[in-house]
Amino acid sequence: MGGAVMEGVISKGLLKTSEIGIIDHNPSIVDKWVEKYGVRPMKMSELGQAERVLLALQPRHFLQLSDDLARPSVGYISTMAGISTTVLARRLGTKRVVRVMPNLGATIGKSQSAVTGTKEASEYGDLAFGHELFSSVGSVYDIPENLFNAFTGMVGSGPAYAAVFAEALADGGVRVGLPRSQANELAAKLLITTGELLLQKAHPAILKDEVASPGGTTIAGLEQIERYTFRAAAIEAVIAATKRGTELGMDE
Ligand SMILES: NC(=O)C1=CN([C@@H]2O[C@H](COP(=O)(O)OP(=O)(O)OC[C@H]3O[C@@H](n4cnc5c(N)ncnc54)[C@H](O)[C@@H]3O)[C@@H](O)[C@H]2O)C=CC1
Ligand SMILES: O=C(O)[C@@H]1CCC=N1
Repeated sequence: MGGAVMEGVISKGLLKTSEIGIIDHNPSIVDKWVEKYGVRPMKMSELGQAERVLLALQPRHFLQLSDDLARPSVGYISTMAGISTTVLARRLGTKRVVRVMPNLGATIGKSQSAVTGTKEASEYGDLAFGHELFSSVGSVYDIPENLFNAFTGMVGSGPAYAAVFAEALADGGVRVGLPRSQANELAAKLLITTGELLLQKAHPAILKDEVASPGGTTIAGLEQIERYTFRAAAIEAVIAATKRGTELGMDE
């Protein structure tokens, strides 16, 4: 996620490559970005030189490492699932904290990202900068913090649910005789087309009704979708992921 945001920022000209430093404990990741963009590899001891730090490590690693990351003069922007601004501020020793929840769309400039921050983050320009950072990789939504885990459970994790649906559709296609390579491509393309159509409709049910001819093929398929409780599975997936976000953010 950190690499995706860096690429967005560079491609949109928000920062010069000379203004960006990176830290990753995996040297091959550092080498990759240094080679590709000429950004500066940094040490943890140099963190205090930064004006702002994007934290894109796993929540459990953050909870182990936060003492090493804390610098009172720095503004922090976190993409970590579950970690609230309260926990960020306490662990990092500053109230200049912004919480963001992007999704994998960031890697192609099409993320839907939730953003929130503290009063201090707003005063110091960190919140505005967070907006700019994530606008460089897609759309930004101001979401109150009490809905962040919900946003994460639906939108942050959502591409994985859609991918499972695409895979299942393709499996269905193969089951009725389509070649695998075509079935996979068709599943992806029909999700894109359906997404574009859905943005023009007031409600998804309108699109569903337009496709389903009386006594036709679609209603026969939809009957099975209802029989196998597809909707309940999708709802329960979002609930479970939201709950998991809360668990990831538990700090003592
Ligand atoms: N993958 C996704 O679709 C999304 C991820 N996120 C959040 O973004 C964060 C990053 O996610 P990913 O990029 O998928 O994870 P990732 O595991 O690919 O990247 C984390 C990076 O942190 C580095 N790292 C781990 N321990 C470190 C340490 N001690 N010092 C320095 N670097 C260290 C790893 O080498 C790795 O490059 C997570 O907190 C996740 O909750 C948020 C939204 C979507
Ligand atoms: O699975 C995760 O925990 C992260 C957060 C949202 C998407 N990936």
